[in-house]
Amino acid sequence: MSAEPTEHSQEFLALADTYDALKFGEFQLKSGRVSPYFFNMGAIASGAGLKRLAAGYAAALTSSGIEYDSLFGPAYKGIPLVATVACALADHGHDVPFTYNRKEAKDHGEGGTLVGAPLGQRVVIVDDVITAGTAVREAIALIRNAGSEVAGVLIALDRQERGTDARSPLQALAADEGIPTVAVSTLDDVIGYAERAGLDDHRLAAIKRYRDEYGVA
Ligand SMILES: O=P(O)(O)OC[C@H]1O[C@H](OP(=O)(O)OP(=O)(O)O)[C@H](O)[C@@H]1O
Ligand SMILES: O=C(O)c1cc(=O)[nH]c(=O)[nH]1
Repeated sequence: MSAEPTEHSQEFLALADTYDALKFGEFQLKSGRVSPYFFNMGAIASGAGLKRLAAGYAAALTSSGIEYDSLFGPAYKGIPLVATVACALADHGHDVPFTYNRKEAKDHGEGGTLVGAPLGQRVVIVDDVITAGTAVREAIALIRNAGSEVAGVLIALDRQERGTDARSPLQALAADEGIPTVAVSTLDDVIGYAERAGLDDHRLAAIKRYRDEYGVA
């Protein structure tokens, strides 16, 4: 049995359950890995659901103590996320500017790839899930190319998988670059939750095999 998840993690997993956002089966990931489980943030698609999700992010970010000036949400799922996390922070009296990007540059109107407020000096990246770290590395490059610094990375689900070496992308960012990272929930929490919820043994075994193959120690 895995350790009991934190309160934020339990709330996140209960929310994912309510919206059927955590799926078990066979899923091709951005990294090319084929995973026996998948978190689809896009399924949390009602005002009340997103509000609960964003409140969890905002609470986790606030309790982390990270100092920052603005938020950045990578396209696509980071877009509604960063907007609603900014709303949740405003509910607590903290009015934070936010920016997001287009995956393809717009060549008319205001043009470009960045939308929203100008990036602040210290930017927190807000995304749904991290696997091999490609999306977060791209966001870091974008922020640095614009002359800003990355103050932190805030993720709902850390899948605790290897990135470019034996460490997870979040472990590598913290160790190599001193970038603080916050994950509301982790694969360990998902496994504990699935065990408590009575997920089929063969599905649980598939997740554990996947963790043995791609997970960090
Ligand atoms: O850590 P990684 O290996 O990069 O994988 C995680 C990323 O993959 C997904 O983005 P994707 O661009 O596939 O989807 P989206 O356009 O739906 O946000 C997800 O939203 C993360 O951003
Ligand atoms: O690695 C990915 O592409 C990925 C994993 C996951 O659980 N959810 C998601 O949206 N993307």
